[in-house]
Amino acid sequence: MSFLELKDVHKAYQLADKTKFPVLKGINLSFERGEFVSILGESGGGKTTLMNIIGGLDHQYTGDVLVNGKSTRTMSEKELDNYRRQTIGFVFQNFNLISHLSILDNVMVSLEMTKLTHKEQVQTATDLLKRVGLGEHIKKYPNQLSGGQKQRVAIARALASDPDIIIADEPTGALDSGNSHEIMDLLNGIATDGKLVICVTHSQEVANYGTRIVHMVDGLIDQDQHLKDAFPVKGTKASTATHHLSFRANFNMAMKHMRYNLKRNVLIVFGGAIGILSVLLMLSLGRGVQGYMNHEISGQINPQSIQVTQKTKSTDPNSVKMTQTDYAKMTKMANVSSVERGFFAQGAQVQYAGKTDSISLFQTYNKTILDKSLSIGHQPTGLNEVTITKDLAKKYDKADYKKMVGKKITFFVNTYDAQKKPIVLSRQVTVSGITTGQSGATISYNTLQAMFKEKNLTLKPNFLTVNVKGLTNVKPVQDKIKADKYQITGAGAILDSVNTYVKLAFYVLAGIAGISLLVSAIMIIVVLYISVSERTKEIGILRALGVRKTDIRTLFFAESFLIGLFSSIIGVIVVWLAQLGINHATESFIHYNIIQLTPGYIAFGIIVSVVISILAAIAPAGNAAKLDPVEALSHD
Ligand SMILES: Nc1ncnc2c1ncn2[C@@H]1O[C@H](COP(=O)(O)OP(=O)(O)OP(=O)(O)O)[C@@H](O)[C@H]1O
Repeated sequence: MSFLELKDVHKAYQLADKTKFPVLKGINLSFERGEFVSILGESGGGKTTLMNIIGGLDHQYTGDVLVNGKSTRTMSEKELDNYRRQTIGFVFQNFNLISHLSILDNVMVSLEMTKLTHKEQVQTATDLLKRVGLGEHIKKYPNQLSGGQKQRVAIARALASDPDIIIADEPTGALDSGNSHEIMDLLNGIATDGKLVICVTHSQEVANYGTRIVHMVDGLIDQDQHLKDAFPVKGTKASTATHHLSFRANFNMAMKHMRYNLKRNVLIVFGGAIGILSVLLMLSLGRGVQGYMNHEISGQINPQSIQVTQKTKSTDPNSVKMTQTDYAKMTKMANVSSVERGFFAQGAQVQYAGKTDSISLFQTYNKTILDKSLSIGHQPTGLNEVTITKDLAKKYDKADYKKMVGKKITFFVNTYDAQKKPIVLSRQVTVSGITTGQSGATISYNTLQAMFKEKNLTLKPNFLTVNVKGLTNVKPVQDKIKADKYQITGAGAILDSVNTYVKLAFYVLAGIAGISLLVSAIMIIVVLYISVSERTKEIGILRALGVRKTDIRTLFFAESFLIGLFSSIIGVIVVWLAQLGINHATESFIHYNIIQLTPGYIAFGIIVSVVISILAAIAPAGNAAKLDPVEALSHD
């Protein structure tokens, strides 16, 4: 049993018109380790096709290739990957080095799939590069080397996983004669070590280096000439154990590729960042504006007091009544500390020093009204007390409106008597305080009650103020009240609708920002597709080195993940800087931080960006993995 046997290998390429183009027409050959076999033949004779079959890159053929008695025909894709990694080392005419990796890293790609430790891998790669005379160049990139040097790197890479077979497809085809001799000497040295070296050439001079020349013509072997004995095999070599390219190695390679194309990738990352930063900015601004509105509104009212009234379509406050039953219901509600009766109406008049003025709206004092709303004085809690607005006070005392505090004014309320006839109630009241608001007057409930009583009328409250124990209970109590078919009025109700409108507005804006996120995702898809087509050859090289389809997919996913991650980091930094600048400005005129970037938003931004990038990579990465290694290698 020979080490490598080819049994009746036939290969025909299928052309576009479905006709078959036969290339190999029945190859039968046997090779042993220690042989340096030159495959000589005219151009187009099928030499490369045969090497691709031996190397496990092409399995669309008939016949069989046996290595150590084991058929490669029946090998699964995984076994073929392993075969290329472990048994085969390729050296190509045009070197096929990966341009964005240093020459050390080019050799390391193969070594990263061995079970050596990272330190041992670096040491082995360095030793191999020294062996081919490139010890001083390990940090260089392929474009910084001469042709002969590049081919020596390719030889070092082919030797990295210590394979049994080295396939060199016209290794000197792109070299001058001086370099050709050096390369052939190196290959000869490899055969001397007991490996099987198969070297394709159409130069008789190059072929003469071998221990044997196999001549091919028109898809058949027409001559098999033994020049000298095969080199002795040094012991029975146990192949270096290999594994697939690790996730870490894939990641490192993606990082190196990004670094190599730094300018382009920085632009891509910035493009991606625009999408994520607009979403983050909208969310943070939304939160800030909502917070500001709530802050402003809550500044005017007591958040722990809720104004409740009956649900009605009527605009006339007199048509609404809150009964004793309503009062009892509210009082019994959980977490309610007290319930106050209240009355509000449109239209009242005040008279001072002979001057009468209309008030558009008045209400009885309750705990929803904060002391903050007072410019001077105190709330109308006592009998015969009223607060009026600053504007009204200024009408009565132009020089110093504050002097109106303590002054007696006449307060008129329009209502109906028992026979539904309009009636005016009036009373002398004292101005207890002046409010900063634009309209309205506030009078104590018992004063209004007394005014009604004077005319033998009963004051029926048209709203109740429910005071809640603790801020956290406000929302549940509000919900319970709403569920009981009452409605919440006053500033508390405004707060709810403001929040709804603000949320709505920001959902719309976040939606628009989402579109820019979509544009970023499309950009990433396009960039990755371009990257796949640009890197077709690299994919072919990696596949020839035994890198699995899955690893190729992972490589593109890793790159996309990095784009997503870096984009989101830049997005977060930009929003954070914008937050600093904008908040500094808004702090000085509205005393509020209008941009509120929270850790939750940051996490959301990073996750969304990474997930979108990974989703964007699905199709391009799949395409890359699907590439046929032989076609990818012949890609220009
Ligand atoms: N993918 C393909 N589809 C169709 N025909 C192909 C394909 N690849 C190669 N061929 C044809 O198969 C024949 C053998 O090609 P191959 O590359 O194996 O020849 P070769 O002996 O290595 O030639 P050279 O010395 O010029 O490299 C050629 O006629 C070529 O046109």
